[in-house]
Amino acid sequence: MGPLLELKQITKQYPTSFPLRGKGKGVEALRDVSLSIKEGEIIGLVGQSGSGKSTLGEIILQLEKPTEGHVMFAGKNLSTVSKKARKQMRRDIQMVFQDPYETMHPSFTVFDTIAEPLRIHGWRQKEQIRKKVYETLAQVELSPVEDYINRFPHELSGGQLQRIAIARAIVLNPRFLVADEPVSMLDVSIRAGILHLLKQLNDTFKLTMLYISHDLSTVSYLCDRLAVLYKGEIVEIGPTKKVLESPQHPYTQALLTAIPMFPHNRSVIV
Ligand SMILES: Nc1ncnc2c1ncn2[C@@H]1O[C@H](COP(=O)(O)OP(=O)(O)OP(=O)(O)O)[C@@H](O)[C@H]1O
Repeated sequence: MGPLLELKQITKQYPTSFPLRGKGKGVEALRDVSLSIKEGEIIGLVGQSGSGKSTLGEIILQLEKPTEGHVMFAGKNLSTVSKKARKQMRRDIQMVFQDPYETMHPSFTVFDTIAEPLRIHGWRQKEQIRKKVYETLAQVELSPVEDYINRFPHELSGGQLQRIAIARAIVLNPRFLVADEPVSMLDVSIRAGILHLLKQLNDTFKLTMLYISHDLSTVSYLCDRLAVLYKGEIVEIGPTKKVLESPQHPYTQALLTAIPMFPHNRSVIV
């Protein structure tokens, strides 16, 4: 079986509003990035601020178009598929962001938030929607469900909100999840619970993930493989343990030494 998702020689340039002497070609956020992700795999993407991590996630989610190259999902080219197939892919590839509060509608209850994707994708029967929302809330381990279902975002903690965001992302049974710094805004004490949940979803549903982070300790807990992005290019990729224990590229080595607590304190963080 081929890979579930493949990035093929992706380059992304953003236009700049101030081209230097009229010759500027913009910001090159990604250059010639190729990456292949197997079904069921969790791949970590690390790199410093501005290295292109979010851009890569946005291209997978079809929020941004690559300037060159293309994305293959389940054997189909995202840029040339039919409208119908693209809609299916939007269902199959979901996302979780850093700040759950920002992505929630403030006047939506938990129920409305999780039911919204179902309604958008044509679910009409109230009882079916209710059943699916309750089932999904149980999957993200918010129980008893009745305690949460009618609450508004401002009545929930950061960790609870992130669980709701994950519930909203998995309610349509996607095959691929882009998680962009999903725990970095949360209190250290609740990060482990969210990471454990992501791992569990991966185990139970074979949910494939791209986990974007600058925090190597969470990556080492969660990811099977690790890709290191530096100035828009993947400079190193391999099994997480191998990359962390014997980094080959000078940038990966620098990244590791910049974290004084690693690896001794790993268990404290995750
Ligand atoms: N919409 C945009 N328009 C113009 N330039 C952009 C846009 N989005 C990102 N960039 C630029 O592209 C480069 C890569 O940004 P990106 O956000 O992908 O990096 P990142 O690794 O996710 O950073 P961070 O960790 O800070 O989120 C940066 O130089 C950034 O300024």
